[in-house]
Amino acid sequence: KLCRGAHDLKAEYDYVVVGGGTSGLVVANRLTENPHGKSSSKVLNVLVIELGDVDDGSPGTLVPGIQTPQKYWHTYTSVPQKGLNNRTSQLYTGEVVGGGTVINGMFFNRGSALDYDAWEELGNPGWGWEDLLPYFKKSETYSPATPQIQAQYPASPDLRPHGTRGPVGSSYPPFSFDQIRNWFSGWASLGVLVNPQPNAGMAVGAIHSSLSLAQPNVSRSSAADAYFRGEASQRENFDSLTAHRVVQILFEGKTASGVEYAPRNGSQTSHVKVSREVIVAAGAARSPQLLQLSGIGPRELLTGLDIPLVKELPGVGYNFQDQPSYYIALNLTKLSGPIPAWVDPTSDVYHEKYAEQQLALYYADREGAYTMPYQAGSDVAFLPLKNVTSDYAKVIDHAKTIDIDDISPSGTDPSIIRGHKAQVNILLRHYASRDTAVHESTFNGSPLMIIVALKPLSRGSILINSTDPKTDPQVDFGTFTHPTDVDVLVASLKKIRELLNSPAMQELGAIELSPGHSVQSDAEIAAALINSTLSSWQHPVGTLAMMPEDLGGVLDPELRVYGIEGLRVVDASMMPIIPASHTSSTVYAVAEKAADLIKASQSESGQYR
Ligand SMILES: Cc1cc2nc3c(=O)[nH]c(=O)nc-3n(C[C@H](O)[C@H](O)[C@H](O)COP(=O)(O)OP(=O)(O)OC[C@H]3O[C@@H](n4cnc5c(N)ncnc54)[C@H](O)[C@@H]3O)c2cc1C
Repeated sequence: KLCRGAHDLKAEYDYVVVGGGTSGLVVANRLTENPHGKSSSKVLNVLVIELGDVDDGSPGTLVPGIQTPQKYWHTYTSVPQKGLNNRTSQLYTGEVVGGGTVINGMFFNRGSALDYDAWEELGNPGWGWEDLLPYFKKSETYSPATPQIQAQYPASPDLRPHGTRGPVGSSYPPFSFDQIRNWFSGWASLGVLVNPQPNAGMAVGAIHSSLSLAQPNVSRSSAADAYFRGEASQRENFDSLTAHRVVQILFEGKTASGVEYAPRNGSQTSHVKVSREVIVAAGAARSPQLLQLSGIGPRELLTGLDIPLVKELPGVGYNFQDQPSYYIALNLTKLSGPIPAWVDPTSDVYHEKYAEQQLALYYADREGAYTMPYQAGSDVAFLPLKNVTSDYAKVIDHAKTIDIDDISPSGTDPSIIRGHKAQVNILLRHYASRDTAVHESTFNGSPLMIIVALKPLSRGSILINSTDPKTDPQVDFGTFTHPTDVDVLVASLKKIRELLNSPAMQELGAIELSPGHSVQSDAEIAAALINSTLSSWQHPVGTLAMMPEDLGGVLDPELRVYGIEGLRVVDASMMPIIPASHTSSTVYAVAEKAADLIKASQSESGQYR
């Protein structure tokens, strides 16, 4: 049931899930679907505590083309980024039941097989592509594109890599802006694969992607809709407390024994006990914050803040990864038809009549421009480095000359440096492969292209500098601390220039406005990138990495925190290396697998310990 406050809760639960976002709702749902778990008699009770509210079901939470309500967004501002001339950058997260999936861009894709095999290679048996594929399938109900869309765009009807009975809707909008076809033709003319099946382990090429879009309603499919609303939230053994923040995990010795929580804007705390496990799912920014506040983390950081050390784990908050992005402004001089901004009321070119007509079309027939996510789209190119530049060997050779010791902040724990080096070794093999991407670029029909470094070699951190749980942790993306990330984006920008010069893009009269043609040499392009790149593609991961402890890892392959009983982390923090993709479908797959791991650890008697 939906609880209103401390008075509504039981004194003790079998499991307490911290964060009712994407991963937290998956795990809570799966743990409550069979009330007894493996136990023959006792009902297993689960409590989810979520900082945000249940969304209000307003059009912005459902209609893809309407902006999601700002009240569900939280903005972190980073510390000045040395690699960006000391500019700061923003990180956005969803603070609402359903988390990021209530506000995200709805792009719903997976990385390449190699991306997940790298997790296994880093010391995590059971986490390769073949192991995760059943969980990607379990989480989704995939609907192939309509014959009309298949006739115009690459969208394979092959159901084999997909699930057809899972909670999250994955499907294609029935609408696309005509100019997207020029973009596909442009890539094809450059010899880039136009890939109709990017979800079977080879996520490379120009892609028309499915979205987290529920059919037949053609509405956003969030974790709240998929795993919470309806039957699940009514279960006798599933309690949820919203608008409350977990401020600390409580321990008896080295065993998690409960959590302390408070109203979102209040300071009056209460406790709830847990008999089996505390499951942390507060997202890649707040999960490390909570562990640090609770005494798990780097010794110096915690002792400096007078936080009693429960377990020294230097990697807590390190290994932070997101994908830096750069916006190339264009003019499409020969395009007179609609662009996404025509339905965007905040845009200078908002076209009221077109927008009204398209909205009416959406509500009447679930057709038209509002079936496309607000300011996003469903078309991207994922390119291996060999497709981006014939100079790929030079980029890799330069990367090999960079000593991770030299680019790590002074005082970085040696285990974290070892982990970073192990990752770079794997990633440079990926850079030389045609089977996984390093470059993403997007085109949604607007006079804009975004280039993204999908597999950055830089690493950042998320660390508290206050013991007040309401104070945001310090977000340091570490953007461009590894120079290879700049090299990759320089090559990416030059590749986009080739695309813009293709006959198909010239049919649209494509002209680059910024950085513009005065910016030509690699050094000039790098300077432009450093001046305007954003640190985030809103895919924060890695801050509580599943890796061996001597590589700076925090979680074992069962997602248990090293040295602590009864404490797991199941969200995007666990990813050791960011996959070359958007992250939500991977988060769902990880959480589905986590639920199975938790169930498997329940003893027949129902006792965890
Ligand atoms: C603006 C934006 C656009 C994106 N676009 C895409 C996209 O197009 N495609 C894609 O695949 N991915 C996208 N993503 C990323 C994707 O949505 C995330 O990777 C995913 O939702 C993360 O899931 P999570 O479970 O790790 O964290 P979240 O979903 O963020 O869940 C964490 C939850 O914990 C709650 N919480 C935090 N701290 C506490 C606490 N102390 N106590 C209680 N509750 C707490 C939060 O309120 C939140 O609900 C986007 C994300 C954003 C923000």
